[in-house]
Amino acid sequence: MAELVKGLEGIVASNTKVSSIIGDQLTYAGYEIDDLTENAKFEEVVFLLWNFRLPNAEELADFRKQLFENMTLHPRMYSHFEDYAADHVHPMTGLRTSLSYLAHFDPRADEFNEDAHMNKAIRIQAKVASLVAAFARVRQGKEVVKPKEDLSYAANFLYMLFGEEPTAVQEEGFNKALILHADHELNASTFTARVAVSTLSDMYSGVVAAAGALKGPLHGGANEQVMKMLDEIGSLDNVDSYVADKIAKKEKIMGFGHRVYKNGDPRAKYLKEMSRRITDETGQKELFDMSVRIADILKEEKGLLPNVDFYSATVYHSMGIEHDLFTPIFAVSRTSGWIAHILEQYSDNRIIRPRATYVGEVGRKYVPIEER
Ligand SMILES: CC(=O)SCCNC(=O)CCNC(=O)[C@H](O)C(C)(C)COP(=O)(O)OP(=O)(O)OC[C@H]1O[C@@H](n2cnc3c(N)ncnc32)[C@H](O)[C@@H]1OP(=O)(O)O
Ligand SMILES: O=C([O-])CC(=O)C(=O)O
Repeated sequence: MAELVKGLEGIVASNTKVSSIIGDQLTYAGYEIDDLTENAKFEEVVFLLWNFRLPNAEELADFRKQLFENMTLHPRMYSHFEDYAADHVHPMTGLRTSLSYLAHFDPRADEFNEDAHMNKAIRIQAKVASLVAAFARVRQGKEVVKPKEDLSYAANFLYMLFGEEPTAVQEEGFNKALILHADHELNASTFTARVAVSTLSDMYSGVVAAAGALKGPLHGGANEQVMKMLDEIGSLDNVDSYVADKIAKKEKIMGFGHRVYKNGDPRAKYLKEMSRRITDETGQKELFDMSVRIADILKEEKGLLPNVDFYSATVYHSMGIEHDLFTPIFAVSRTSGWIAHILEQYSDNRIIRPRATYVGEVGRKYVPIEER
């Protein structure tokens, strides 16, 4: 049997046409992330990831219409958020449950053909934004806000969350953040999605499994932890001693390091620039200065660079988004990538079932309970 590679580092477990990391360059279906981040709308990127080509104007209009028409949730979905709120459920835990609950109201949830897959894909992508925004409002005792047809996906999310249409600058920044988080080759949550549906389980199962994997602080959960760290540090003066202490204790600093990128995450530069701008505009420049100081120390002391989760934290914070919504927002975007990989897995499936090397005891004999 093959040798164990802990964490499957460097192991190729799938072919994909969805996205690639070659060197330190990230592409979605062959388009460089820089090109898409500068020019595209998130909806175009979702279409691209699912179809391996950009939509024309008519296709995009139709795709947006379908997304809009599917954004509203079943009334029972809205009402069950009250239970989450009463129980102080973390929104990522809530999202994992409500993504699963979505399937209860989809009459085609277990239908297995290309048309049904695309129908589910659009339903899930449309509704995931509403799930996060509605939960956030219900727990604050506010009315749920229904989407508007003339708004983009990014603008609609912010509108449903805040109850006010975003400014053009806010919409543009959030659209970029959604694009930057949309897909990332065989990251842990996407791999999880592919494993789940490789049993020919339905798309909801794949997305729920993926959301569970994203929640962890070594993956998507890191963005919330970054803000927690900045809160703990408190001011620029405290950064050096805080980081030195973490390094001395060999504790991880959230938002740094990456399994694949060793020369820096190509998404981080956009988020850093957004963070610089928005913290300045909102009078929170110290948060940006603290972030830069942390990054400088970690580069110098450990050779570690920020990943996508580091500067996104201060971007979302400065937009007035509650910290425990950062990872659910990551999930809203990454749902598009999970679905793209689920569709790809279905199209050329073989159950994913690796081996394990047994390292436990051998030759043991059953002992009756009264003799133990
Ligand atoms: C969207 C995303 O998922 S991006 C990643 C988000 N996660 C985080 O930001 C959490 C912090 N980072 C990490 O835990 C890791 O860097 C991961 C999970 C991203 C990658 O993990 P791996 O590829 O297994 O790297 P690993 O943890 O083995 O790190 C290699 C070395 O760098 C150190 N290291 C890696 N990341 C960090 C960090 N953030 N802080 C301090 N040290 C670190 C490790 O301690 C290890 O040191 P050692 O060789 O002396 O033991
Ligand atoms: O690829 C990874 O391991 C983690 C990551 O950056 C992502 O999922 O965006």
